[in-house]
Amino acid sequence: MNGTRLLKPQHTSETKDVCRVVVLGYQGVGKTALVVRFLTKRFLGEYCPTLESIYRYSSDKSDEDDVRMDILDTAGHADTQSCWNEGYALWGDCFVLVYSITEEISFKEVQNLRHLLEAAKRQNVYFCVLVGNKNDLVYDRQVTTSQGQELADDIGCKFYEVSACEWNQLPQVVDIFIDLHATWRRSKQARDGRPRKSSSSTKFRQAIQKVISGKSSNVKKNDSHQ
Ligand SMILES: Nc1nc2c(ncn2[C@@H]2O[C@H](COP(=O)(O)OP(=O)(O)OP(=O)(O)O)[C@@H](O)[C@H]2O)c(=O)[nH]1
Repeated sequence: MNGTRLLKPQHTSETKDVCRVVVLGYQGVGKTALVVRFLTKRFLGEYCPTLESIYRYSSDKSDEDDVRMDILDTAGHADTQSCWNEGYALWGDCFVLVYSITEEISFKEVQNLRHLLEAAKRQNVYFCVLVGNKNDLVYDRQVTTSQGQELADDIGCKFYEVSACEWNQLPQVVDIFIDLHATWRRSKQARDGRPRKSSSSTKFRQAIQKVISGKSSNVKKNDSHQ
């Protein structure tokens, strides 16, 4: 794998409550911008092309409904075969498939990635969301909202159209990751036979508000090139 060595493909007891999220998509669609927006609330404008980085996100320890995620920001390439690695499918519990609404080729790319992911996961449980980024650039739009929604319906996943660079869309960017985590946790609790806490959705909304107001995140980057 380019750059990052995913040392723990299987969850261990120490990582079993950490949701592993892989962010995939064509080069330059804004994968890093979305991850950085979620983690730091900021949009930096220019990012070095990603090799690969894993970020650890954990909500405030005082939250009973704590949210812990390892987010792998993958390197985008111009062709699917060179950006895909089966290690992603083995490592990840959840997948964020990102395209840019201004690049049709990036939309085709998520369709290829979706098939590679399905083939690699086979019968294993996983969760994904489809994200059309850069919706601030509507005048350069090449992929319609309904095309995005149709693909998401076909995959059977949630669809978001967002802009990583628009501050007022931060709640939607946060939702991408928090909703994915909530779905993963519900499924995990069902598989583990644990009953869901009755108040968890309320607490979840409160956690999101804290994330948005910047009071609860605790982010650690594990650089892939150490
Ligand atoms: N207008 C606009 N530009 C964006 C948005 N998101 C990212 N960009 C820009 O798009 C370029 C690529 O963003 P990145 O976040 O590096 O994209 P990436 O998918 O991580 O790129 P690779 O790591 O090379 O695969 C940068 O110049 C960003 O500033 C957005 O929502 N709107």
